[in-house]
Amino acid sequence: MLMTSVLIAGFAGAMGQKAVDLVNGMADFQIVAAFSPQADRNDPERYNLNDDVQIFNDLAAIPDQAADVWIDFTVPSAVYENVKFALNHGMRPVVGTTGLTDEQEAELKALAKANHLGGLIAPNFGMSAVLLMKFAQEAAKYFPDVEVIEMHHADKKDAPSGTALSTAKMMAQNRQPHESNPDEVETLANVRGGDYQGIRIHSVRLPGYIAHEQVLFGGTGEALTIRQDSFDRGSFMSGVKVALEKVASLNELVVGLENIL
Ligand SMILES: NC(=O)C1=CN([C@@H]2O[C@H](COP(=O)(O)OP(=O)(O)OC[C@H]3O[C@@H](n4cnc5c(N)ncnc54)[C@H](OP(=O)(O)O)[C@@H]3O)[C@@H](O)[C@H]2O)C=CC1
Ligand SMILES: O=C(O)C1=N[C@H](C(=O)O)C[C@H](O)C1
Repeated sequence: MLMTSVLIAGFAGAMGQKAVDLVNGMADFQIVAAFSPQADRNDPERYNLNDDVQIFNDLAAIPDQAADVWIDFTVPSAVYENVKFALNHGMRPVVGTTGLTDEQEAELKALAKANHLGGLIAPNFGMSAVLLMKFAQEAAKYFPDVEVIEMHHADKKDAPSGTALSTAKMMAQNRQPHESNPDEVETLANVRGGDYQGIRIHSVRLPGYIAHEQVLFGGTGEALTIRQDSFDRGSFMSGVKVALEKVASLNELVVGLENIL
């Protein structure tokens, strides 16, 4: 059986370390390279990496086709350049990092097409979140009054979460345009949250939390609440495993785990 080689960008981070453990446990996949700007290049053991894994601190130092697959769990400010680099250097991206704009996603899709490489960008690799997004998309057909509350650990760099934004985008596809209360006044700035096409998003950041989302629909005399909880980052790894197993057969850059399941 031919081994699929993997580079993990952001390997020293919380998700990167989970990805290292996952790939180390997959018989047909091998980590050959790893990238994190501040990681100690002389201490692979500290990061559960084998001695022969090449550790990089600079994007520009990574050679052409360093691996078959580029896993990315880095930071919103770096993900676009990382994925562009991967696609320009013959690597198929599997991206969990959030923060790509619609325009950046479109550019990366075009680049993947031009370079004949498939890949996946998934704002959430957890099954509960993928199902929540699908259920919410369906419910939005019948309940146009909806708000999203996402709750995350205090170290999260971006707000709203990629999952909340993706949930809102999916609901907006099915939701009738809907006017909110024109008389509403905020007496405390931003207290009604962010506004994605009329869908309010509220971001909570607290220690003790990992990743959680509630979608609240209201109707005449009734309400529907859909909630998902990731209590452990291990919850994202079944989705990453599916992506690794399928990425070689993808002939485009797909957005959303639900589109390859
Ligand atoms: N799709 C999904 O299912 C999930 C997505 N995420 C997303 O994954 C991303 C990472 O999350 P998490 O692991 O918690 O974050 P961490 O802060 O724990 O890790 C971030 C990693 O990125 C590295 N990094 C920092 N700056 C750069 C840069 N300029 N270029 C490349 N790498 C860089 C850091 O390296 P160093 O320490 O060396 O600076 C670190 O290894 C976030 O966007 C988060 O939202 C998180 C969970 C699930
Ligand atoms: O930063 C996190 O932790 C998470 N990020 C992703 C997001 O922004 O949606 C996925 C999950 O919510 C965990």
